[in-house]
Amino acid sequence: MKQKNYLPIAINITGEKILIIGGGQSAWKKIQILKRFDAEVEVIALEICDDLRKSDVPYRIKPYEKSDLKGYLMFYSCTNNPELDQQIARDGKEAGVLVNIHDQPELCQFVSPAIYQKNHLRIAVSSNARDVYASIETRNIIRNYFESTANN
Ligand SMILES: C[C@@]1(CC(=O)O)C2=NC(=C\c3[nH]c(c(CCC(=O)O)c3CC(=O)O)Cc3[nH]c(c(CC(=O)O)c3CCC(=O)O)/C=C3\N/C(=C\2)[C@@H](CCC(=O)O)[C@]3(C)CC(=O)O)/[C@H]1CCC(=O)O
Ligand SMILES: NC(=O)c1ccc[n+]([C@@H]2O[C@H](COP(=O)([O-])OP(=O)(O)OC[C@H]3O[C@@H](n4cnc5c(N)ncnc54)[C@H](O)[C@@H]3O)[C@@H](O)[C@H]2O)c1
Repeated sequence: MKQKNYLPIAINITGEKILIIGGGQSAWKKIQILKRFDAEVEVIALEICDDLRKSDVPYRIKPYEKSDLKGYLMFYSCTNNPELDQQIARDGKEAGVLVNIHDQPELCQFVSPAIYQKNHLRIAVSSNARDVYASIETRNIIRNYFESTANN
């Protein structure tokens, strides 16, 4: 298959419904990032981690079904179950909902960059899903640059 090429774009998610499938630590980390951008995040999972239970994020305890995808702009699958993830990726494409499968770029329709945000400025670093550690390291260099006393 031809190598994937991800277009870096900025999507408004304020007030948009985003579904997270899975309620473990991977889901929790994604939710932290999405909440910074005012998305209406909802979760479905068989079990929920303590951080999520204590938060104000709405969740439903139930097994995933394809019909769960209806009405969402996009979703993140964080089930830690490769077979289920493959099914969910197929379902998402069929349903026309944008798919992100945790740590499995080969199944993703979109991937998330490492972000530095200062006021209206947003700097997003991506490696085309090839080297997430390089993205994080580059973002950290940028953050250090902006937040060093010399640049304030
Ligand atoms: C930037 C960030 C944004 C976000 O998640 O929103 C993000 N990953 C973050 C953190 C993180 N990811 C991983 C760890 C290690 C600990 C852990 O395993 O938990 C940590 C650190 C942590 O969790 O603290 C491991 C990892 N991640 C992926 C793979 C699979 C692979 O690379 O094949 C592996 C296993 C690699 C291996 O070791 O083999 C895949 C993806 N990760 C991406 C994004 C996309 C590519 C971005 C790009 O184009 O470069 C992509 C393709 C899919 C996606 O969009 O999710 C966020 C930083 C948040 C922040 O600091 O602000
Ligand atoms: N400490 C950290 O920052 C961190 C980050 C990521 C992962 N981890 C560790 O890595 C491991 C994996 O974490 P994880 O969050 O990726 O996975 P997890 O196994 O903890 O969570 C998977 C989630 O998917 C749900 N799920 C599974 N099948 C489902 C189905 N059919 N329908 C609906 N929901 C379903 C589960 O109920 C659960 O909520 C864990 O041990 C975790 O502690 C740690």
